[in-house]
Amino acid sequence: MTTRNTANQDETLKRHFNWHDYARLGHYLRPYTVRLVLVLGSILIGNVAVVLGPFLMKLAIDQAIPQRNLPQLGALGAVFFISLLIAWACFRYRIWAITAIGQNLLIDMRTDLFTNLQRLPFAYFDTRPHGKILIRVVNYINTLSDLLANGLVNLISDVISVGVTLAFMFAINWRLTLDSLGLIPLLIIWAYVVQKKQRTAFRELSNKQSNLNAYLHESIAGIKVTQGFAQEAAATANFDAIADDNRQAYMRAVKIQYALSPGVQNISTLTTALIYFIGIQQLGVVVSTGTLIAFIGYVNNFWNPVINIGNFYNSLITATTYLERIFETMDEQPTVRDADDAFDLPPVKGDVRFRNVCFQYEADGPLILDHVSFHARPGQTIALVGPTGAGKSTIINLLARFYNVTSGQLTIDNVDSQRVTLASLRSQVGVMQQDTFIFSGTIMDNIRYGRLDASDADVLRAAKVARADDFIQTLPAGYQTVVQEHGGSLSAGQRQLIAFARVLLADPRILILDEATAAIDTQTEALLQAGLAELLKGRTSFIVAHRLSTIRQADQILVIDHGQIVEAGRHAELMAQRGVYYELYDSQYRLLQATE
Ligand SMILES: Nc1ncnc2c1ncn2[C@@H]1O[C@H](COP(=O)(O)OP(=O)(O)OP(=O)(O)O)[C@@H](O)[C@H]1O
Repeated sequence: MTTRNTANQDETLKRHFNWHDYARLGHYLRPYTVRLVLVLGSILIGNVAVVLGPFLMKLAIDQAIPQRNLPQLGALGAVFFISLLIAWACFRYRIWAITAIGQNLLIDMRTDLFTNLQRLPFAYFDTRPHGKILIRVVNYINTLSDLLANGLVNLISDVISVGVTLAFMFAINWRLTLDSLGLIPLLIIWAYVVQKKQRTAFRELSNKQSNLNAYLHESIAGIKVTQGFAQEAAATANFDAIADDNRQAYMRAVKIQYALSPGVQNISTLTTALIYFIGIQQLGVVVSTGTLIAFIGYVNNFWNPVINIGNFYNSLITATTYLERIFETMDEQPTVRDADDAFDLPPVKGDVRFRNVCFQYEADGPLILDHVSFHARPGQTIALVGPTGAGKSTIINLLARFYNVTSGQLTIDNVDSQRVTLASLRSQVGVMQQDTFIFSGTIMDNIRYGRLDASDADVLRAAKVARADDFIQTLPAGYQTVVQEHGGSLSAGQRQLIAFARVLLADPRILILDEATAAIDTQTEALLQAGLAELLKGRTSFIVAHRLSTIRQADQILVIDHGQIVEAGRHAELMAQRGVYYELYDSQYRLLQATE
C-alpha cells in the first residue's frame, strides 16, 4: 500500500538499522585506506610521544632527582621536549588528513544518494514532502561523514592510546594496573542500558527534524500563497507546533544521551580514588612514589580516551538513525526502470498507439485511465481535451513513461515502450510541462538544457525559431542574463518561449505539451502561436490543449472524461455530433472565441 506522508507526520521507515550497515559504511572508507593507515601511524607515534611523559617523570622522581644526576635530568628534559614536538606534528597531520577524508566521504555518499534520487520515478516524489528528502542529502550525510572520518579515527586513536597506556602501566606495575581496571564491567553495563533508550529517542528526534525541514521547505515554496491569503499567522502557528515537537524530542534525546558521560566520569574518579587508596597502602612495599605519581597520570591518560570512546559510541547510536534513512533512500528501487533485457529504441517516425491502457497512480487507488485506446500517426497533432481531473495529464505522463501503465500496451513505432531503455525513449519524446521549470543560471544555459552539447549558435537558432529571441535581446545581458530558480523574474509567456526553444533544441520526434492556461497579452500570444507552429512541424504532438486555435487545428481531438476517451475526431466532426465535445466547447471555449 502506498502511504503518503506530510510535514506533520512522522515517517515510518521501510527498513530499520541493522549491523550490516556498518560494514556497508566500510565500503565508503576503502578508497582512503592508505591515508587512514598513515593517520593511524601518526596517531601511534603521537601517542607514544605523549605517554612517554609520565614515564620520564617517574624516571626523574625515582632516579635522577634522588641521585642528583643532573646530566640524566637534562637528558630526560630534552627527550620530553622532543616528544612534545613529535606529538604536535602528528596531531597536525592527523587533523589535516581526517578533514580531507571526511570531505571526500561527504562527496562520495552524497553523490550516491543524489544519483539514486535522479533515477527515482515521479511516484517517489509524489508521496513524500521534498524537505524530508533534502534533509537526508544535506544534514544526515554531514553528520555521518563527520562521524566516519573524525569519529572513527578518533576512536582508533583512543583505542591505541588506551592500549599504549595499558602497556606502560602493565610494564611498571601489573597488579596496580589490574586494580585500576576493576571498575570497567560497571561501565559496560551502564553503556548497554543507555544505548537502547538512546536509539529510540534519536529515531524520534530525526523524525521531528525531518518534519521541521519539510514544513520549512513547503512554506518557502508556498510563500506567495501564504502572503496572498494573509495566512502568515497560521503558518507561524503551525511552524511553532512542529518546532516545539522538535524541541521536546531533542530534550528527551539529550537527557538520555548525557546519561552516559557522567557515569563514565564517576567511574574514572572512583578509579583514581582506588589507586590512591591501594597505592598509599602499599607505598614502599610494591609501589614506589614515582610509580604512584606515574599511575595517577596514566589513569587520566587511560580514562580520557575511554570517555571519548563512550562519546563516540554515543554518536554512533545517534548516527544509526540517520544511517538507516540514508540507506533507505540509496536502496529505493525505481519502479520505472530499464528491464533487464531492455534495448535502445531506434530512431522513430512517431507512430504512437495506446491499446486498452488502464492506469492507477497507487496500487490501492482509483482507476484513473480506463481502457484507453487510440492511434496517432507520424506527424499528427493530437489535442487532449476534457474536464479537470479527466486524465489528460496522466496520458501524457504515460507517454513519457514517467509512470508504467498498469495494464494494456503503449507502443511507439510498434515497439512496446516498456521494453526499451528509458534514455532512448525520452531522448525522442520531448515534454513541456504547463509550468516550465527554469533553473537558476543564464537564459543560455536554460535553453541548452534541451541538449547539453549544443553550441551557442544552436541555442540562438532554436531561440529564433521558437520566437524567443526578440524578448531575450531586450533583457539587460541578453542570453547571459541570470535568472533564478522557477524564473521568477520572467513572465509566464517568456518562460513558455524559453521552454519552446529548449524543446526545439532537443528536437524530439514526439512532442508532449501541456499548454499553459495563464492569460497572456495578445502580442506574446501571437509569438507563442508562431513558436508553437514551428515546434509542431514534422513531429507527432500531444497537446493538453487550452487554446481554441490549437484544438481547431488538431488532426485528432480526444475528448477524455472520467479516464475514458468518450469522443474522438476533428473539430468539425465533433461539433456535428453534438455530444460531449459540443457541450464542452459551448461551455468552455465559446467564450475564448471572442478573444482569439
Ligand atoms: N500523482 C498522482 N497521484 C495520485 N493521483 C493523481 C496524481 N496525479 C493526478 N491524480 C489523479 O488522477 C486524476 C486525473 O488527473 P490528471 O492530472 O490526469 O487530470 P487532467 O485531465 O490533466 O486535469 P487538469 O485539466 O485539471 O490538469 C485526478 O483525479 C487526479 O486527482
